Amino acid sequence: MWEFPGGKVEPGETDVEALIRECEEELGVRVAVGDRVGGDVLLGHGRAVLRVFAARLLDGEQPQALEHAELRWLAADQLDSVQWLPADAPIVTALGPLLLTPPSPRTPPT
Ligand SMILES: Nc1nc2c([nH]c(=O)n2[C@H]2C[C@H](O)[C@@H](COP(=O)(O)OP(=O)(O)OP(=O)(O)O)O2)c(=O)[nH]1
Repeated sequence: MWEFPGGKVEPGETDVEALIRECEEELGVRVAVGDRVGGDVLLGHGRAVLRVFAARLLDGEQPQALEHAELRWLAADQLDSVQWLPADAPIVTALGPLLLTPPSPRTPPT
């Protein structure tokens, strides 16, 4: 089964801080976190919530499968080529159109 990189938010962490930490631990990369992808997905009979965010690799970073058996990049037309964890289905649906949309220019800080 396939899943998005990530993991559980630890006490005192925000969602975004947890995602940055998990990307370092699992993939050995630093990321800038962007917008949410899809909505909240209830997991495990409502005891947890899955939240997915878009993220951008910081310059020159290359993901490595440090904690997983395999790592794969998927283009929009390849999203159905792997078997996702069941909870990921609505996220995968929301991700397809996003991957086909060119990234908007980054707004410089004011
Ligand atoms: N990371 C991730 N977890 C997912 C996805 N879909 C899904 O149902 N899950 C579930 C599986 C797990 O029950 C839970 C996340 O657990 P995890 O094992 O990734 O978290 P973690 O790294 O903090 O692990 P641990 O310290 O508890 O071992 O969410 C997904 O796309 N990515």
